[in-house]
Amino acid sequence: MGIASLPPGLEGNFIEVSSGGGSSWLAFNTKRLYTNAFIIQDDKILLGYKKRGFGVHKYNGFGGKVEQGETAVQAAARELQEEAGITAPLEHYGTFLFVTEGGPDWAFQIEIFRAEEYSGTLIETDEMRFQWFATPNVGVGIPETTVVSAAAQAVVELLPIPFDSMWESDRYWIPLLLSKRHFIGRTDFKSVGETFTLEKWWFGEIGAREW
Ligand SMILES: CNc1ncnc2c1ncn2[C@@H]1O[C@H](COP(=O)(O)OP(=O)(O)OP(=O)(O)O)[C@@H](O)[C@H]1O
Repeated sequence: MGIASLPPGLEGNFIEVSSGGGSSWLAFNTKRLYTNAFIIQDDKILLGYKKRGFGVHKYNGFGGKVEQGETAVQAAARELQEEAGITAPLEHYGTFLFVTEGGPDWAFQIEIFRAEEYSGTLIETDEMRFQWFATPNVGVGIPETTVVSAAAQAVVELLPIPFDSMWESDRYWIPLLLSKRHFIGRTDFKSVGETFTLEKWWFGEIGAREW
């Protein structure tokens, strides 16, 4: 797989990680910028359950539209503060395009950020209810009889990332984000009413030469 296989709208030198679905990509006119931010610590990831608006009832990172005069990282920081009450040293890890058949004629361009630390106290907001989930390596090799600290015990009891209650394409790029691999991608959905179904996707990571 080379550069020639990149979906329309993506540019650069990337190595394919995952792809699938139908044979043709949807057309779109323009792109609108959105952000999505995750706090990822040793063995856990912070998600929010969306209580209203676009993506309602799904778990996701914290984010929203990039407003006029804002950079993506500024918007990501503002949305994290508005939706979860915290600040964090966000680092950019990925970008993907999201196009919907039966939806808008523009593509969402979603800029993905992560941080390991945060400041402030997490709050539930009108838009998001925060919840920590265990990243896949958590709990492995801890026998039931082992005595662990209260903090470690709390981690062991976290639920795994709820991919079945997230955007269907999250399962292809969240692992890249967890392992700190810089990525791009594209994900085309079909929407019927409120229901979105994944039709075609492509995700790739930045080759070692570009680091
Ligand atoms: C496959 N598709 C997708 N996969 C993963 N995440 C997706 C997504 N499509 C949208 N998202 C995120 O969903 C939020 C919507 O934001 P949204 O609430 O509409 O924005 P914002 O808070 O500015 O709006 P309002 O002020 O409420 O109008 C925002 O984080 C955006 O990145």
